[in-house]
Amino acid sequence: MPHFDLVIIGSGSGNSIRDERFADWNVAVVEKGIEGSYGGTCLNVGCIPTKMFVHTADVTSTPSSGTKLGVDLELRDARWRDIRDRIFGRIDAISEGGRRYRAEGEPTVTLVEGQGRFTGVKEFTVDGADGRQVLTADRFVVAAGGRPVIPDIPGIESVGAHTSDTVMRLESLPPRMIILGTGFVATEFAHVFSGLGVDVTLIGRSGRVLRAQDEDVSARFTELAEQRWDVRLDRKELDVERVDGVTRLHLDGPDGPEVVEAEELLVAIGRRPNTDLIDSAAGGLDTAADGKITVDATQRTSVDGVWALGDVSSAFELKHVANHEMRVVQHNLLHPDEPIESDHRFVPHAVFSSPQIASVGLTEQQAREHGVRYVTKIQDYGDIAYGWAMEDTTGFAKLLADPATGKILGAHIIGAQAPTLLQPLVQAMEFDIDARRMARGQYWIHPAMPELVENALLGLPLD
Ligand SMILES: Cc1cc2nc3c(=O)[nH]c(=O)nc-3n(C[C@H](O)[C@H](O)[C@H](O)COP(=O)(O)OP(=O)(O)OC[C@H]3O[C@@H](n4cnc5c(N)ncnc54)[C@H](O)[C@@H]3O)c2cc1C
Ligand SMILES: NC(=O)c1ccc[n+]([C@@H]2O[C@H](COP(=O)([O-])OP(=O)(O)OC[C@H]3O[C@@H](n4cnc5c(N)ncnc54)[C@H](O)[C@@H]3O)[C@@H](O)[C@H]2O)c1
Repeated sequence: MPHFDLVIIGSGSGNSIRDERFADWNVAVVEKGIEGSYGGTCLNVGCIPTKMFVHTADVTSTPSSGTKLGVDLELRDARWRDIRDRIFGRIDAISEGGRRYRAEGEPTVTLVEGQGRFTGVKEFTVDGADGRQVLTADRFVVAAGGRPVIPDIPGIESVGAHTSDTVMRLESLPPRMIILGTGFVATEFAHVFSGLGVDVTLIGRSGRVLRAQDEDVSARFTELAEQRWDVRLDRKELDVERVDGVTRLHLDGPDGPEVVEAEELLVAIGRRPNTDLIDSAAGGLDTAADGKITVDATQRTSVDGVWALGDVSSAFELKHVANHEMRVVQHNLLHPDEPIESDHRFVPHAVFSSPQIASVGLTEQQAREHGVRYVTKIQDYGDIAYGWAMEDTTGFAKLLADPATGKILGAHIIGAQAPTLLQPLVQAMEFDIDARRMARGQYWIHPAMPELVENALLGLPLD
């Protein structure tokens, strides 16, 4: 193998680093494949397919939301194989096209397929179909992502448990599914599979679903989740077994030991960085207590000339953050004497379950813990005109602001179109527009859903 100008490990956000500005750089991209696919988590097993399934599940809820409006509809069938094959028919083609372009598209780019690991500082050894290849380079970008955590429950390796990597490709829908975890992945898949007719049991260790969200949002989501799914909280897993095609999970809970049963088990208890797979220690890369590669604000690691980005190093496991950090690394590779820093001040996220949740900035519990002075306003969808149209009784927007300046400190929305409604609040925070100016310095289309945000802003009890 020649010595490269740049080696990129990982084809998720790392795949976008090399653009026309790097035309005369000799670049290698290393990718092992996720379930055999090129292009990383978001494209193949993350954001994109999940949201295609979520939208489909949203459509299945039309009959139930129609009833209260006086419209009687009937859901006749959800054709799983057609749903699955439509989604992956699109995604697999994009993934394969991306792989082919990387392999053949540019003469100065080499695609190295196989799993690699550092075998020295700026030396990466890949074992793949072409045998063992040792890559050296002036610069490395580590964009190796993460993977689902498998819990240490006795019997787990013998029950055929699924993770988000595999569950979207099931051959058929099971009648019942146990979902272990109550975070992003668990609640999005609970919505998807229950929307398609599967009986879902959700298992959590704490007393709340989505407990990292603002406390009012998490409390409302938990209340609604309990109406829709069999939610078992404050549980501890004891062991798990597979008997006659049924997975039996033994739990200990507030009422003592119990067993839950289902044809499929989905494990969704968080992700771990792939630092062990790449042997970051052999590459001289420092890692933090959570196993992630340590980077400074310019995405530099502890080794000069080695950058890291995305899930392998970031506190945020979100695609828009991985992409932002990728653009910072791009700039810093091209302009090492004028480095820029990643901006992690106002990172929003959304949970695409039902109802949807979107959030940016401080939660109320964080504001309290940090001793920040704040006021809040909770604005119900039910008290705006579009909420009347939808007959919404559960959604709300919650804002936290500095009482003296009106500066928006946090925004949390639970309900229809929450991510879309949140975006202007992200913009206000990023560009330092205070609550008063945001509310009264512009027109708000009447009677559209963003009036939820307008009324929340106007209702803040500022000094
Ligand atoms: C089910 C699910 C849904 C999600 N939904 C959303 C969402 O709606 N919105 C959002 O913002 N985020 C979402 N995320 C998170 C998002 O997918 C990730 O934050 C993002 O994809 C991380 O990108 P990355 O480039 O850091 O890593 P990845 O995309 O994971 O890329 C890392 C690549 O490195 C490769 N690799 C790793 N180790 C090696 C090795 N040793 N040798 C060779 N190659 C290697 C991997 O195969 C992989 O292709 C979701 C995640 C999941 C799991
Ligand atoms: N819409 C989105 O942006 C989106 C969607 C999916 C995933 N993601 C990203 O992927 C990351 C991983 O998602 P996730 O849902 O796997 O993790 P998560 O951190 O959101 O939730 C995992 C949950 O599982 C719980 N848990 C841990 N061990 C457990 C055990 N043994 N039994 C029961 N519960 C246990 C944790 O306490 C936590 O509440 C997220 O943090 C998010 O950044 C984002």
